Order: sequence, then C-alpha cells, then structure tokens
Amino acid sequence: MKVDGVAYRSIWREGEAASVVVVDQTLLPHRFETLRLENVADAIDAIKRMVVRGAPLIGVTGAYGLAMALHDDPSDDNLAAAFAALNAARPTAVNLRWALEIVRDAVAAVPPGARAAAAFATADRLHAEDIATNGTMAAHGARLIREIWEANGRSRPVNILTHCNTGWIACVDWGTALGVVYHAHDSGIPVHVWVDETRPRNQGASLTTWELGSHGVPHTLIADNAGGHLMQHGAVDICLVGADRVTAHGDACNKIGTYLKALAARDNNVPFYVVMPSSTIDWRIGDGVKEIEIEERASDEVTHIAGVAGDGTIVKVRLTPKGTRAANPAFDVTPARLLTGLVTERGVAKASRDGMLALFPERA
Ligand SMILES: CSC[C@@H](O)[C@@H](O)C(=O)COP(=O)(O)O
Repeated sequence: MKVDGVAYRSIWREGEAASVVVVDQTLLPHRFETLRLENVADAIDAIKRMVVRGAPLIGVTGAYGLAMALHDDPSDDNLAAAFAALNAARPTAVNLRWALEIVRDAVAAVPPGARAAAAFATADRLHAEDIATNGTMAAHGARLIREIWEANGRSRPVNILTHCNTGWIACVDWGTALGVVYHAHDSGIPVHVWVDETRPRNQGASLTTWELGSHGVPHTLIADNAGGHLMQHGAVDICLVGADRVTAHGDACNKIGTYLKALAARDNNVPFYVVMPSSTIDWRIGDGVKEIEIEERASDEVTHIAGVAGDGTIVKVRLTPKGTRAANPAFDVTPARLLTGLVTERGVAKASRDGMLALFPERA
C-alpha cells in the first residue's frame, strides 16, 4: 500500500541481503520510519516490542529471523535454539509457529552450508504468498459487503465495525479484515468504518485510522465501549475482525475486546465475521477458551498511554495513581457459536468443524 504516494510493504528484503527492513509500528501514526533487522536477536526484539505486529506479519518476520540465525550459524543446535527463542517471542498468534515450522522443515535435510539460502528462499515464498492470500481473501469478503449494499438498494454506505488493526501493516500487504474493506472501497462500494480504539495499545486509534486515512476510506474512531450502543441503533451493518488463532472447531482468538463485540453483535442480529488466512488455523486444538495461551503483556500498557506532544515528540504519560496494579491480557476467545462465518482464502466457512473441513477437506 502507498504512504505519501510511495508503495510499501510492512517488511521486505533488499535483493539478496541477509537482513530485512520493516516499518516501525511503535512510531505510527506520528512518524513513518523504517528499521533494519540484521539478526535473529533484532527479529525477536521487533516482535516482542511490537515494532512488527499482527499475526501474519509476526509469522513472516519469524521466518526471516530463522533465516538470519542460520546465516550466522547453520548448525542443528542453532536451528533449534533460534526456533525456540523466536517461537516464544509472542505466544498467541499461531502464524509464528506455522512459519517457523515451514522454514525448519525446508532446511532440515539441507547441508549446513546451504541452509541460510534455503531458509531465505522459503521466507521469501511466505512473504509472496501472504500478499496473494490476502488479496484472494479480500475478494471473498468484499462479496459480503456488496450483498449488504445491494440489499439496501445501494442507498447508503455499508457501515462496518472493526477492532484492532488488521490492515497491510499487520500482514505483508493488504490485510485481513481491512483487506476486505480496501477491496470493497476500491471496487466502488461506499463503505464507512467504525474503528474501535482498541485499548490498551490503541492499534485502532493509532494504526487503523492512519491506514484508512491514507487510503481515503471514510471512518470514525470510537471508544471501545461504544460499539454495543451503535449496534442497538442500527448503525452497524457488519462486524469484521481478524484473528491470531482459530481452532479446528472455529473458536477465534483475537485482540482483547473482540468477544464483547461478538456478544453485542449477536444480541442485535449484526453479522460478525472473522477474516483470516488458513495459516491462522491451529488444527491441533478444538476448545479455544481452554487451550489457547493468552499473552499477558506489561501492565504499563494499561496504566500509561503514548501520544505526541505539542513539540512533536512522542511521549508516554501515566493515567493512574502511581503504583496502580493493572492486568493486561492481550487477547480473548470468541466461541464459534457467536460467529456468522470465517472468511479465508478458500472462501467463507461456517465457524464449525464441519464448516472448516468443507473448505479444507485435506485436514479431515
Ligand atoms: C492481522 S489481523 C489478526 C490479528 O493479528 C489482529 O487482529 C490482532 O489482534 C493484532 O494484535 P497485536 O497485539 O497488535 O499483534
């Protein structure tokens, strides 16, 4: 996607370099800067500090991180150590493990001297596939938006509510739920997006507004607690969110607060879709509430808030009395029964084991 007229991806490799460049998301929307990740330690740090974030992007960054580790030391021991360290950087998005396993499997039988090249080639493939997958998924999801527009006699924009940031900077390009929005908007369907601020880190307020504004998509920022009220008053036609892990039964783990939106949507008969590539499906588990590890992040993400001061510097200020204890579970699980469907690169599935297997029969 474009930033000030220049086409960017959230992560890229320059030629055959043994490093990658990423957009530093900790500075957005106040400053657009890129950062070079030179080795596996840089990749781990970028994932942990959320310089890069969003399930698909974490996966691709992990893949390049493993390639950089093998560039420095291609031994079996280092492969295992780097895999474990990268995999532990953030525990909830399964795309990380998915991508690491693909790179590990691709190099396992390769002699040490050729491992780095094989790993980078595999990471490059995952990078390219992410872009293609998101484009296909967006087209499937945009059909849902078109149906609503047609059902309303094309009389008004389709109002979409979204949570967190699921756009091109959360993936390599396009995005998941926001990819659907871009596709609908670019194909001439009038849309308006209600953007949840997404406390505590405010990915909606900082990142989604920045993305939508840059692309010219009409949107309005709302406090996280406003969604239920808007749904009660008919101001939301559809909810579109992403996911960090979807179980084989269709439970969806996503940014904290997603579950409450799904409850409100159900109470108000608003369709609620999760948009995610198949790399986000964890086929090994069924019950998301019981089985998905929810990342607990630092409490100062809740007690403090970051913003830009009058002089342009990015500052972090405390909201609470000194010493206030805060809990910070970063994700929650929305049970499959609350989801209208799952939008994937193979089409729209019912959020159930049978529904998912109908699209992915090879998993039966
Ligand atoms: C890319 S869309 C799916 C999710 O990764 C997204 O909704 C989300 O929860 C991101 O969380 P984050 O903690 O910002 O990495």
